[in-house]
Amino acid sequence: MTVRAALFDLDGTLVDSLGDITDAVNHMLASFGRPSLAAPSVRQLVGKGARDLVRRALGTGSQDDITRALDLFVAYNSNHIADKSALYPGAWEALHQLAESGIRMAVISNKNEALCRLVMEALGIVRQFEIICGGDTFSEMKPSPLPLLRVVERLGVAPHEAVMIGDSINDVQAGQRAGVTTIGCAWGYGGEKELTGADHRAVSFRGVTAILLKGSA
Ligand SMILES: O=C(O)COP(=O)(O)O
Repeated sequence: MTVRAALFDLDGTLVDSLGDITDAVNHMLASFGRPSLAAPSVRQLVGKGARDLVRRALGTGSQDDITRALDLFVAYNSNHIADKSALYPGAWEALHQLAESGIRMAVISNKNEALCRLVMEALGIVRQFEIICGGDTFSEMKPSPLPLLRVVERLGVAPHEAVMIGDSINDVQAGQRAGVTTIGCAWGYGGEKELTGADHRAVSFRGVTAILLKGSA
């Protein structure tokens, strides 16, 4: 089939944001008098949006605590959105190559939409995407298929003409449920086990473009 749209996950796929996310989590934990977490531990908590992240980082806490933790996390992360974050190697080139090939592009993240836009602006990739949506853009987030279905509808593309590129089980499951082909990215936060259900597996952005441009995804 011909690929008409590439739907990209953000954290762990296009952007290595773990350093800044870890700092924001530790700022929040310090405000609660809790010990800080190392990046590999925070990495396990990333995937289902900021509220889930701070709830799991706190471990215990009331709904009010979680709301306060979320506010602290988002405020800190907004002010330090790309102190340490960077595009993964080859991402920039791949986005340009895909745009030149006429493939429509969207970001579908579980990160807050405002934070997505901030980090993408800081890293100079906002303009590459027709649609940018986050975990709070629609009523449901990945692994629900809803964000993917809404995005392909807005792009005027059928689900089977789109490919979801992501590093976690949330991306793979959302793609499967939406009838969208999936590419699992081995360099991200999800780990091999989360990607076993993906239709394709890529170890670099070169691999991603090869699959997309071959037209046989
Ligand atoms: O921030 C998160 O929880 C996950 O974000 P992602 O969907 O871009 O990987």
